[in-house]
Amino acid sequence: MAKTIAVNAGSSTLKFQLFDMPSEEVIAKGLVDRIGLAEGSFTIDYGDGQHFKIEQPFKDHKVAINVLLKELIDLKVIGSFDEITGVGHRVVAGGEFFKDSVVIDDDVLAKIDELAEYAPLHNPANATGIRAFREVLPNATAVAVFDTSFHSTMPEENYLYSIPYEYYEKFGARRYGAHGTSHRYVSARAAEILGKPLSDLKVITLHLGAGASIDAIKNGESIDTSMGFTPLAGITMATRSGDVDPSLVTFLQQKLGITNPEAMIDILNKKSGLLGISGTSGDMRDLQTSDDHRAQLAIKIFVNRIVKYVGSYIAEMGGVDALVFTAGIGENAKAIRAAVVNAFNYAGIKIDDDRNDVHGKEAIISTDDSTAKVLLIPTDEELMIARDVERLKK
Ligand SMILES: Nc1ncnc2c1ncn2[C@@H]1O[C@H](COP(=O)(O)OP(=O)(O)O)[C@@H](O)[C@H]1O
Ligand SMILES: CC(=O)OP(=O)(O)O
Ligand SMILES: [Mg+2]
Repeated sequence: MAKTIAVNAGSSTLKFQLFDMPSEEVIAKGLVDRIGLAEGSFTIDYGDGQHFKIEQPFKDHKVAINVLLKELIDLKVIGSFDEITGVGHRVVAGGEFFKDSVVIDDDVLAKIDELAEYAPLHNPANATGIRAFREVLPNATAVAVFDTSFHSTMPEENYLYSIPYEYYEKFGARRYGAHGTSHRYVSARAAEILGKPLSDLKVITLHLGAGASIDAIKNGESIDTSMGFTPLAGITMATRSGDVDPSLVTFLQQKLGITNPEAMIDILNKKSGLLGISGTSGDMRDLQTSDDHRAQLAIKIFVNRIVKYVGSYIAEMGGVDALVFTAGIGENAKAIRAAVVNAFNYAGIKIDDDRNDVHGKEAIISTDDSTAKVLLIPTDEELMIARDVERLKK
């Protein structure tokens, strides 16, 4: 049996799925959660409904990967590492170099390291994963699947910033977006569910996780997206600020006596967003169950930023046929979905409260007379990654 493992290193998580390919049967799937925090956990589902969980801190992605590799053998999910012939890695930033997935060699890995400035929370973790798997699976085909690839279709008027043009030419200073593998998967599934070719639809996909982004997809192509040069831009996220006036950054640096610009970016990446506003948590579950004013304010700001992006994409595409919610918040927080959709009641887009009472499974949640369909589609970045490994394997 040829097995392929898809590894998805997020900013604070490591998700993986082990597939039998090409049947796409899931042999095992799991998650290392809260990497870098005081309390972490590792869960894996495998075999005939077997479930394993340990709770311990995971200092970094390297520790997480070592535990994952050890448990695959200890739990007898696999007999030996030789059974795994393909490894697919999510890599967030591919810059202008990688417009498609690619088999990883030393040059590719060096480029992924070099692109760390384009995704400081992610590319280093992605490279750690690649190196750790290379050690134990030296003969497997390793493939990098880039978050940015799907957005390489954006027209230049959307990916360029209004700054001196030569900064784009010299330094690659432009919008790249992220979460492309997720936007690609859920938009394709939406078209299948609606029984129409994606090329005939105007779709807005809302990937609302700890990292969150919104994508406008027209004629089957990503034409605009909320993340920017790095995944710091766009809407409010768990700990990321999303869009701010760049002058505020230098102003605050002076006020706070910060001389190292990276320390300021760190505040915008790790201490801002829902966490920064609420002062208590970046996790939507904590905010929803709190009656503290600032927790509720954080939710209002989150919804407000989403509505602004969705509205601008409707205008940009000249309408919308489908809104698709996905990722941790999009799949599980019905009140957030309702608040976003209700902002578009004026345009005849309407949510059905009974249909919206659903968690983590595919559903059409709009009313029959809604002018656009609203869907919940759980994302499956790992499946897309495994498919790309299969496509690129010799
Ligand atoms: N039942 C739930 N209700 C509201 N929010 C949830 C729920 N479950 C998960 N979330 C949110 O989803 C986030 C994680 O989303 P996920 O897509 O897994 O994140 P990542 O960006 O790390 O890949 C958590 O930070 C939490 O805010
Ligand atoms: C790009 C990004 O923000 O990824 P994640 O949501 O996995 O942190
Ligand atoms: Mg994610």
